[in-house]
Amino acid sequence: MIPKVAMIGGGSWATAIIKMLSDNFTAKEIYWWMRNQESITHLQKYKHNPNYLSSVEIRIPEDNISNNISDIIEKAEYIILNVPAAFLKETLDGVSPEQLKGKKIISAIKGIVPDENLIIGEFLNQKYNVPYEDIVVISGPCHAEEVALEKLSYLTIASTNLELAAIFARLLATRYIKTNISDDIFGTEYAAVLKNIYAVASGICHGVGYGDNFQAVLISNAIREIKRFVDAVHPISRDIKESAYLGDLLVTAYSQFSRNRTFGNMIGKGYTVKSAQLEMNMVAEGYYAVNSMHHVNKKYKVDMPISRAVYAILYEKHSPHIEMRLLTEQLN
Ligand SMILES: NC(=O)C1=CN([C@@H]2O[C@H](COP(=O)(O)OP(=O)(O)OC[C@H]3O[C@@H](n4cnc5c(N)ncnc54)[C@H](OP(=O)(O)O)[C@@H]3O)[C@@H](O)[C@H]2O)C=CC1
Ligand SMILES: O=C(CO)COP(=O)(O)O
Repeated sequence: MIPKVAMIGGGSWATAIIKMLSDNFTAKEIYWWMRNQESITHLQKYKHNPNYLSSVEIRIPEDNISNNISDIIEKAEYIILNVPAAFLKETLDGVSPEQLKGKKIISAIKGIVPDENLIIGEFLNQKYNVPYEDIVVISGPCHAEEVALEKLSYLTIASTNLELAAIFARLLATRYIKTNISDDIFGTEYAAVLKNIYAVASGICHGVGYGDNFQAVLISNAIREIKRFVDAVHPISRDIKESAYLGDLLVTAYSQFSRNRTFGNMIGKGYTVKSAQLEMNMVAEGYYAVNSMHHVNKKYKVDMPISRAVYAILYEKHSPHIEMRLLTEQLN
């Protein structure tokens, strides 16, 4: 039977994954939900997403693109969630647990649901009764912009159900996308949430004037923070130097394409949160994640000085200059 895959979300990463699915040789039907009718009309007419990765040619039938989420979900067995975590609840507002029953749900989101303070797997399990064996997470160091350019990239597909992870990994692999699988769904998700916070920190440091030398120290400390946290939340044997953890942190902290680093850089240069957000057409997950992690970590009490500094700057309006100077005393 031909697999039927639905994409929920219309941003850069959704567009990049649509391209991967289309370039992958396995025959499949692809459906696409996005909220904006103007974008849909443009896509149907011109075969390009007008606002994100607009160079990518979209080769799916126009009738398969819609802003009716229930229709799109009904048509597919694999549902990829790909809106920023902050908007997941409102995106799924009209969708009932019944509608997701029996479907395989794939999260391409690297974020945590605000207010609930749940990573996506937990959110789907607790609020939509999706069993963990039907949940998959897409992670790994990969920017949508480089997918558009067909630059070689590696993805990690994580699930407690390794058979399902392998099936989905095969649907995404292309000439320029290599996939591997992992059963560390919790560690993979939390590491992806945290790396966004450290990318914001990296941008702030750059914005206030620190150089590459200090950034290297910052990121060395950041990976230790990630390890301390994921080991506390889900203590299994894992190598934090694998691409899904360290690789993802490095690409987001150093790349010109990083949304979170760009956002942090503006904060370091003195922009307010609002003005930095308005300046960007894209969403920096780290802004929301640091608030949620501040609450989640009240339970685990892991020592996380970098995350604490970013929280103080973004949510307690502390000066980036002073907060970063204080942080320099705590790193090694
Ligand atoms: N970009 C990348 O390279 C990667 C991204 N990811 C993850 O993918 C997820 C999606 O991010 P990405 O594709 O980059 O997003 P983008 O920053 O490219 O686009 C923003 C998306 O958010 C939507 N959006 C903005 N405001 C709202 C709102 N108020 N309500 C509902 N939707 C809104 C936009 O919809 P609209 O256009 O209609 O405004 C658009 O689809 C994130 O979790 C991100 O961490 C993971 C790996 C790589
Ligand atoms: O997760 C990503 C790359 O792996 C995208 O996030 P950034 O754009 O902030 O780097």
